[in-house]
Amino acid sequence: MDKIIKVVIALGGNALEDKSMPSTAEAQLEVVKRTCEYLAEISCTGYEIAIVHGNGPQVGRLLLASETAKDVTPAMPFDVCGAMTQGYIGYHIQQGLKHSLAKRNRILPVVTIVTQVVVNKNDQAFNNPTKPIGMFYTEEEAKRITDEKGYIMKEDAGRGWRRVVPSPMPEKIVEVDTIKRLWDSTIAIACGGGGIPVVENEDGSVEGIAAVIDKDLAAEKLAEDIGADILMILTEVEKVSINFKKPNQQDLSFMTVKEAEKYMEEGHFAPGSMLPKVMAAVKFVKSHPERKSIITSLYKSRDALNGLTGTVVQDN
Ligand SMILES: Nc1ncnc2c1ncn2[C@@H]1O[C@H](COP(=O)(O)OP(=O)(O)O)[C@@H](O)[C@H]1O
Ligand SMILES: NC(=O)OP(=O)(O)O
Repeated sequence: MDKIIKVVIALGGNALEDKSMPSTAEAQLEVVKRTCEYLAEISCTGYEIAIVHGNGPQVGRLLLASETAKDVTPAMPFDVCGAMTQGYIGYHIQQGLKHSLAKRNRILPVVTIVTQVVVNKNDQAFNNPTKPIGMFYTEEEAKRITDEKGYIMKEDAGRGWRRVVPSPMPEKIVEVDTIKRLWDSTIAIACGGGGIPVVENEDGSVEGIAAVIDKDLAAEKLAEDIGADILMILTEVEKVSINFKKPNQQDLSFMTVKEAEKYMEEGHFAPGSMLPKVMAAVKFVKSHPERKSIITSLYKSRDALNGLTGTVVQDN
């Protein structure tokens, strides 16, 4: 490859967890090690990468664990649980990726940056929670949890019921200069879980707020800030579909910005799952014909970079 291509990779839930395995730290490490084989392959093909991972299941479980244990030890606030997920997921990726790179004789530092992301405290999202976190429940269980704990529960893209929390838009990455400085020499794992949501005070200080930022939208912000060429969103499906799960489902290899906007308006993408991915993909390429967004699965990531599969979004 002649020109170095900068890629920000957003890792979805299946890159960190396998539904057939227990939700333990050990199982996560095993899955992350598999994921890192794909990431190392991309890095070894000459792409410069940064990694943004999700944390929806993990932060939901940590919050629940912390709240359940509150009679024994004080519950951890929301933002602290977000920071904890960045720490332990980043730690696993560091271990896995260093090893996968070393197997390929590529010696490159891999570091996790505990990243704060500024949101607007007046963001409408605080009045309309949409971000699913934690485990899946039946409708009956969800109703009981709402009665007992006061959580807001919603159905998640035909997969079951989950707690939903506010998910404000990412406005500014506090540690962005550090990420830029590291870029040429290091693989940075940044904005994990969308970043720890913080609001800015008048004196310039920041403080945590109860929310979970969408990691695909945070990855988009990072990709813009560092001047990436490609935003690659890795999830469970190889391609984005219209009429998803209907008899006339159509998998898409390419969407222009206009087409994607039309499909969003028509409601083809589920809020809290595919919709923020398409939103992020569109935002990154809109008015930038030289940029590319790709939505595909982890397993097809290399093929998608080679133009063989995935859904590409471009403004042309
Ligand atoms: N129109 C669509 N096309 C493809 N997948 C869709 C669509 N609408 C909803 N989905 C669902 O969204 C999922 C991706 O969202 P999610 O699992 O929340 O993301 P993540 O991989 O980041 O954890 C897909 O696996 C699929 O089940
Ligand atoms: N924070 C976030 O978007 O996490 P998931 O991708 O796991 O939902």
